[in-house]
Amino acid sequence: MGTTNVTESAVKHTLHLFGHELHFSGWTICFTILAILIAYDQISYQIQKGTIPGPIVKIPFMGSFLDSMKPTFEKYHTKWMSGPLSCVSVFHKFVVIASEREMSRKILNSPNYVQPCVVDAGKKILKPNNWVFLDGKAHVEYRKGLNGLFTRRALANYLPAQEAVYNKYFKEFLDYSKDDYKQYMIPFRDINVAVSCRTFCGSYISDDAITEIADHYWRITAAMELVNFPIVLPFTKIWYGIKARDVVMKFFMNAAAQSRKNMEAGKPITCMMDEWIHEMIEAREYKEKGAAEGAEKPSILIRDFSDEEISLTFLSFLFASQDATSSAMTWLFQMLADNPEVLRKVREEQISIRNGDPKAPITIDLVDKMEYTRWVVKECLRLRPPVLMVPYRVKKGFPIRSDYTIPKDSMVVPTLWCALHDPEVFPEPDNFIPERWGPEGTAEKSPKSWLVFGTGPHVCLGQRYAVMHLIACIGKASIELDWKHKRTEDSDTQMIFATTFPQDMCYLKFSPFDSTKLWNELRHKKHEKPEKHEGHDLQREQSINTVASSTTESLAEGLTQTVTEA
Ligand code: HEM
Repeated sequence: MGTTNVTESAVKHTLHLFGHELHFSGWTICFTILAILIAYDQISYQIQKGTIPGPIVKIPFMGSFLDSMKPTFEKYHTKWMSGPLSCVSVFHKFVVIASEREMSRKILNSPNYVQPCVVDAGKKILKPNNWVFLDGKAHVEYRKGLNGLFTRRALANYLPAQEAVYNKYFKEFLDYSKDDYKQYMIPFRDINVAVSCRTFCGSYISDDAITEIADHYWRITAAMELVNFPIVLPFTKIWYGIKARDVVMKFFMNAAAQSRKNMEAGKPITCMMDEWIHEMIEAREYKEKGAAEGAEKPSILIRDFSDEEISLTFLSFLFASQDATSSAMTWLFQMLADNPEVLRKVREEQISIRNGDPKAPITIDLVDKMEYTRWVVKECLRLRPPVLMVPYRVKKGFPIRSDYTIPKDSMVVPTLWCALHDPEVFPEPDNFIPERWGPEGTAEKSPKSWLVFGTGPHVCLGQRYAVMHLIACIGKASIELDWKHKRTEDSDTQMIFATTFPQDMCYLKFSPFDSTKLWNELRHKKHEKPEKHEGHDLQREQSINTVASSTTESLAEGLTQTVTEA
């Protein structure tokens, strides 16, 4: 039906159609194909978009790619406020963003329709056989085997190693800013690498190895971009990320081998690796000896895991914890410096539960007593949730609302921030009010809004440990260190770097703190107070907006006992 004529100047194509001869140049054909592709791209976007808010038209092919290159909190916020469900399209990827609490919860609790979406670089760096990429039953089964690492008994075993890290890094904090204010975002990242490595590997890893991991780790975060070049070329971000992974894996494999030896020899449990390998040995012995010989049934009958599997799992833990915990710690130190009356209350609690001894070792029972400090940590996580959104992939058409089905293969992104700033649950949601977590507050009455760690089958595995670590660390810091914050116009701007950090990277200046004076003041205050008014006046004064002395009251009661005993 078509013929091609070669002329001196251009290639001409002739189409015979219903007796007519139509002539086209190569350009006309190219433009027509392009126009068809643009129309297809646009129409498919409009069909996927349906009735939900999003750009009225898609920029041909690349969509909102440029916006996604430089994400800012303000841009995200505008998007969330545009509706409970909204959308964008980046290249061929259609993305639905859920902002409302119930929408987010529905997505996170619908494993039949969605699975966590890992950026391309994630699989390359964490390795495709990492457990975090398992889905459905296989994921649930594997995860069950890991639960034992985060029980109260297990967490108690990790505290001494954690405290040793706090001691070392607090000294470094003092030294680092002895002359002037310094940005502490990076030192906070370093202390968290060290705490993770010591918690995971105990003394099976050297200080030098930890420094090497900390030096390399940021390359892993930097490589986790939404879009990367598909082939791993030397000196690209993914290439560096993979190199960093190899460094971490080398140390973890070595630690797993040492831990296995110690546990086989019946030595005490000192870290997560020990805990896991000990459980495996117990399970194996139970299987071999059987219940017949009266062997004690292990809590979980898990299979044997190789040193590589164990190391890959800890790599996934390091990956999941590093940015989120560092973000939380940075905001926590900043917020306490900005709210000295809250810091004072934390100090009062900390010195009182230690009976005036700032060097009393941190135990799990002591952490349980840190009630006010727990409120502070929870409030900080609520106000500045490290993870704003969690991307998921839609496995099949997902009828999320009666009037809208998210198309298969789209990305759906439940937002955690909005639920945590719901004014009905958290009055004055943009203010830092630790008391809202206490008996007088409303926060604990709505557990469904607590989405800091997600929900559903992929809810954060390390949440108990993360909260315990933050409480223990800030509690200890409060009675050993004093710190001031230099506020800049960027201090409250949330910079997006995997999680969020203050845009100015948090200028602090540390100095030693002597808790003796505070302890004496508390004792003195207690003696001065007439017994019969105890509690009532303070309770009356207490309001949700003021960080008044509710804790001082209960602490003072604790003190009565101590003083009487003395
Ligand atoms: C403040 C610190 C942390 C925050 C805010 C945080 C937050 C989160 C969130 C939002 C998720 C996704 C949940 C979902 O999809 O519903 C997650 C998953 C996960 N987190 Fe955390 N996390 C923190 C610390 C940690 C730590 C310290 C560890 C380990 C030691 C850890 C291990 C994990 C793992 C393994 C997953 C994936 C679980 C799965 O897919 O089954 N996280 N975390």
